[in-house]
Amino acid sequence: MDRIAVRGGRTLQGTIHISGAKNAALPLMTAGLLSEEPLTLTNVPDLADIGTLARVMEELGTGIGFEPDPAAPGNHGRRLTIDGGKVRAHVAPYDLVRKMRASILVLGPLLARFGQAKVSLPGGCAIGTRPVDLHLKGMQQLGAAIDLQDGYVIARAPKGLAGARIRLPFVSVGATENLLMAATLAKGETVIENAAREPEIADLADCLCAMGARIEGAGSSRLTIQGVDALSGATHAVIPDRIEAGSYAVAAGITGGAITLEGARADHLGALIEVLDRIHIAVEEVPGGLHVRPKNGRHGGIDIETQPHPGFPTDLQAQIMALLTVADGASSIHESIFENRFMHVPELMRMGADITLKGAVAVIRGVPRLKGAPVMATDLRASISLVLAGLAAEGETVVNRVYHLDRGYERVEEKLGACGADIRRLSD
Ligand SMILES: CC(=O)N[C@H]1[C@@H](OP(=O)(O)OP(=O)(O)OC[C@H]2O[C@@H](n3ccc(=O)[nH]c3=O)[C@H](O)[C@@H]2O)O[C@H](CO)[C@@H](O)[C@@H]1O
Ligand SMILES: C=C(OP(=O)(O)O)C(=O)O
Repeated sequence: MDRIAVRGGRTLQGTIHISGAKNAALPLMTAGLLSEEPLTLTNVPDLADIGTLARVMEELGTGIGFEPDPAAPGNHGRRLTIDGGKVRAHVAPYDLVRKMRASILVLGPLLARFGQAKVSLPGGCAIGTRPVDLHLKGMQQLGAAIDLQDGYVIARAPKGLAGARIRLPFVSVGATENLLMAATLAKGETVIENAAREPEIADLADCLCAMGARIEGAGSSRLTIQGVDALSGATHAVIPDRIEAGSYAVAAGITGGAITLEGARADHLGALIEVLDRIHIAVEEVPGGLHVRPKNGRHGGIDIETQPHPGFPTDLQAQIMALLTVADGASSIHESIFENRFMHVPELMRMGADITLKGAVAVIRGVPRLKGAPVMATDLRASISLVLAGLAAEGETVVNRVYHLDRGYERVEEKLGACGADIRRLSD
């Protein structure tokens, strides 16, 4: 099992190219199931999760072709062609789905195009139980019959789906994506109220519209979809990964360095930029990206609550916590999206952080310096937070179980190393 060793204390300087967004690319891949014509995605990141979903799609009979992206700068980004014309099977098996919850996103497209799907229930993970009840209830509202059998969702709509008015009881990114995709081929009009507003949803809607879908309100909390008979092929570029960009903004902040994030978009990172500004880290728009640099003054304590977009993203909670462990004063973080997303707390405390956890709230009292230690990655964002803490710590930090990190960060040691970090991968 690979580990990452970081020796802290260096001030990072340089440029990091931001990859395509994992959380945009995954639903976009499943959108390829909606059409019998090929969908080509560009700026696809090279990540373990993309490979896992590609295997799920291949299991369904989808043609999957990766190639280098000629339009991408440097050695970044890949082109992925998804040929949904060959899809014959409708079963997403447990062995693959359990590796990645986003596999549930094949449900809507399969059901909408073929009238049937059998998808393993994804189960919980380290950050929470993560049920998919909203996805299933929404599919039922679109006319599907849903049965749960032996850990599988068995969904049927032999006469096709029918448009409906669906009000999500609370915001869910995945349920919005699954229902949006299903509604594109449902008969008549579907309205999704209280829809998630994450940039990845607008990206999915853009791609679906390029495939011939009729969607209004993308990016707002009310999506209106007029069903069409069939979708065509298209070519679509995946948006930059705002969570990767945010993670490297924290890398600059925690080391007192200055990093240009090539390709990053300020309009996707408003809540983080505001928080960084309040702790005296400037994020400025520059041609082609963002520049992060320290401002005069000292970091101060701050209170953060994770919220659906445009609020502060839960996927940046662990990273900002790492930064706050070495800020002046006391800060608090309320994790309101996932019930158990504090697995990084005991590991940060092993590095000398002063954190008190009470239910969904962590109180972080800044310490002058963290100390390197062997630590355990428990989920994707916890992993990067430990790498970030390691960049600021005295001595060496070894992050174990890096396979979590490889789900969502492309060539992390190369990107940080190019900015002067002392970081290396240890392969046993
Ligand atoms: C691949 C992907 O894009 N993953 C992101 C997506 O996950 P994902 O789409 O799984 O997250 P959701 O927005 O659906 O989850 C939000 C909350 O709703 C709950 N819930 C969700 C669906 C449901 O049917 N029932 C239910 O109770 C979840 O357990 C969680 O507590 O959005 C999360 C919230 O921004 C991010 O952290 C993940 O990185
Ligand atoms: C939680 C995440 O991903 P997933 O929903 O795929 O587990 C994440 O990207 O931080």
